[in-house]
Formats: sequence, structure tokens, C-alpha cells
Amino acid sequence: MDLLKEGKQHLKLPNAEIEYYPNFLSEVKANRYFEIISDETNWQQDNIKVFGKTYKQPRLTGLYGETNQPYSYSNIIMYPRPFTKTIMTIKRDIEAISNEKFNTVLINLYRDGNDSNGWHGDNEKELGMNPVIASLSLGEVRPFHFKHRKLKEERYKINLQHGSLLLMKGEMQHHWLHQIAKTKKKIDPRINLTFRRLLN
Ligand SMILES: O=C(O)CCC(=O)C(=O)O
Ligand SMILES: [Fe+2]
Repeated sequence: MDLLKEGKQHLKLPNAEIEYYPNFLSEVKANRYFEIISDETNWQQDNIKVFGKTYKQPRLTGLYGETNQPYSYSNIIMYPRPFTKTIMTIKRDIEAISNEKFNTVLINLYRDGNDSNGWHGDNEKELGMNPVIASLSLGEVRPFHFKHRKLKEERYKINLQHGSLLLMKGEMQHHWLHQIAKTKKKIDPRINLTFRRLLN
């Protein structure tokens, strides 16, 4: 029985396509990857500027890539480290299921409910037109909110499960915004890996 296929959910929305695999990784594999990625990632906390004021980004991040091409977003420039063995293995499995190729991964660590990722689209120039972004979630379940920039009734939420894979496709990054909101609840850490393909 093909559990991955069985668990696949496909959402066709105006200007976006989403595929969600709630059980992409087994519980055992997801637990193991959570531990390895927590330990091996060279976590950094950058400063971000919001309306001229400087703040610490409300989460820790790490960037890994095939090339040494930097990635910049929200006035931050990140320089990649080479892929680790674990990241290569995860990347291979995500490429197999998605039929896409990725050369960069941005890793986020949300230490608790105070950590977040504000409304944004991953629409940086170096990702090109209609990028496919593959997002793997490990650890605490957090709601992923997304809303259309213009069609106000188009707002949704997916609770991203431990070991799940979310593929964002089509025009989504140009027409929609997404976020991981803060919460007052006492929650455990969550790690998210977003695989991307940077054009050179
Ligand atoms: O943590 C997530 O699920 C989303 C991360 C994200 O949107 C990003 O890194 O661009
Ligand atoms: Fe994003």
C-alpha cells in the first residue's frame, strides 16, 4: 500500500496550487531528523528592519546550498553552508516525490510560541517565476496561514504536522501571502525546512 499517495491532498486555488503530504515521514524518521537538524544546524539570528527600527528576527535560521550563492530577503543576506548528509537525504526524497530539483534550503527554528514568521510571499527575484517551494515540518504542530493578496475571502489554514511535506506551486508566491503566527500557548520547538531553487 502506498501510504504517501493515500495521504496526499491536492488543493487547487485561484492563482495557487498546494500539495500536502501529512505523513511524508514516518514518526521515527521525523523524530530522528528533528534531533539531527537541531544539533547540526549552524543557527543564526539576524536583525531585521521594520519601518526603520531594528529587531532581532523572531526565530533562528540556517542556510544550506549546493552553490555559495547568497540568498537575500527582508534586508537580510544569508550565505549558505554546504549540504550535510542528512539534508542531502531529505532533499533526495523530496525531489523524488515532487519531481522538482532544489539547490538551497532555508531552515527555521521556532523555539516557542513567541517565535514566528510574518506575512510574506517567497517572491525574491532569484527564485524566478512561479517557484515551487517544498516545506518540511518537524516538531510542534503550528498553523500555516495563507491568504490571497487581493481576493479577501480566500484565506486558509493548514496545521502542519510533524513529518509533513507541503508543496507550494503555481503562482502562489506572487498572489498569496503566508505566515506562522505567534501564540500564547506553551508549545514545543518546531523546525521547518523550505527547499528552494535559486537561479543564478
Ligand atoms: O515555517 C514555515 O512553515 C514557513 C517558513 C517560511 O514561510 C519561509 O521560510 O519562507
Ligand atoms: Fe515563506
